[in-house]
Formats: sequence, C-alpha cells, structure tokens
Amino acid sequence: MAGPRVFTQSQVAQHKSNKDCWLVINGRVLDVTKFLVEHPGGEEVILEVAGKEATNEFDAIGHSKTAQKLILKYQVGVLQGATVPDVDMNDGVVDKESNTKEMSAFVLKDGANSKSIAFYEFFVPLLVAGLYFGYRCLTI
Ligand code: HEM
Repeated sequence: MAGPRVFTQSQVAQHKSNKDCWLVINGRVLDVTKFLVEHPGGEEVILEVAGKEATNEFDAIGHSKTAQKLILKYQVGVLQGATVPDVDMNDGVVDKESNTKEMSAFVLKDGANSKSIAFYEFFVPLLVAGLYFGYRCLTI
C-alpha cells in the first residue's frame, strides 16, 4: 500500500494564495483552500501562514478537539523528514476508559419463575378475600 504523499518545504511554499493555500501542521501538509472562507477565525490569519509551517500558530490559539480532527480532512500529505503525531480522536467528554467499558445489565426472563409469581399474585389476594368473607359469614 502506498503511504502518504511527501512534500518538501519549498513545494508547500508554492501554495500561498487565497486561491491555492497550503500549510503544515504537526508535519501534515494541508490544502486549506476550501476551508479559508469557513474558518471561524477568519481567512486572514491562515493566509499569514500560507505555504509555511503553522503548528505554533495553530497551537497558540488552543484550537478545540474538533479543530484538531478537521486537520485530517484537509491533509494532502506529509512534510519530508517530519514526524507526524497521531490526532487524539477522543473528544474529551468521554475518556478512553469509559469508552471501552461495557454497561452491565441484567435480563428479566419470562420463564417458569415469573409464571409462578403471577400465580401467587392472583391467588393470594383471592384467598385472603375468601377467608375474610368466610369469617364475616360465621361471625354475623
Ligand atoms: C486546518 C487548519 C485549521 C483548522 C481546521 C482550524 C479550525 C478552527 C476552528 C474549528 C475554530 C473555532 C474554535 C475552535 O473550535 O477551536 C478556529 C478558530 C480560530 N482559529 Fe483556526 N483552524 C486552523 C488553522 C488556524 C491557523 C493556522 C491559525 C492562525 C494562524 C488559526 C487561528 C484561529 C483563530 C484566531 C481562531 C478564533 C479563536 C477565537 O475566536 O477564540 N487557525 N479555527
């Protein structure tokens, strides 16, 4: 299987306009041309680092997990010689442990046991009522 496309810094540097905008974040080469108009922080800030390494600027903002995951959407390759850290796909709300834990549950079976419970639920009150009326008849 072919790996990601590898670009040199000077190749990335050729894409620095609002019609063709690449940048590098954590060793990943991103084509953010289509994202420029969507960027909540505005296109100007991205254009300032267009064609360049923008990891420090990206991290300095304290971008959310959503923003960090978006990086993968725009990745077109990796920078030559760079080490690319994994993107943490957990959204910070659910931690790893609770993500993998299974919920404990018990199942109520409609078997012989529940049939005998139904039997007692029906006949015990009937028996009590019968005894009461029997007692009333004998005492009046
Ligand atoms: C592909 C790269 C980028 C993506 C996917 C991205 C995504 C986002 C997102 C989703 C937000 C909304 C807030 C949040 O969720 O954190 C945001 C805000 C912002 N971003 Fe980016 N961004 C990128 C690159 C950059 C770069 C390179 C810079 C600076 C040079 C930058 C500067 C800002 C600023 C200033 C805000 C506004 C923060 C605020 O209002 O508090 N972004 N970005």
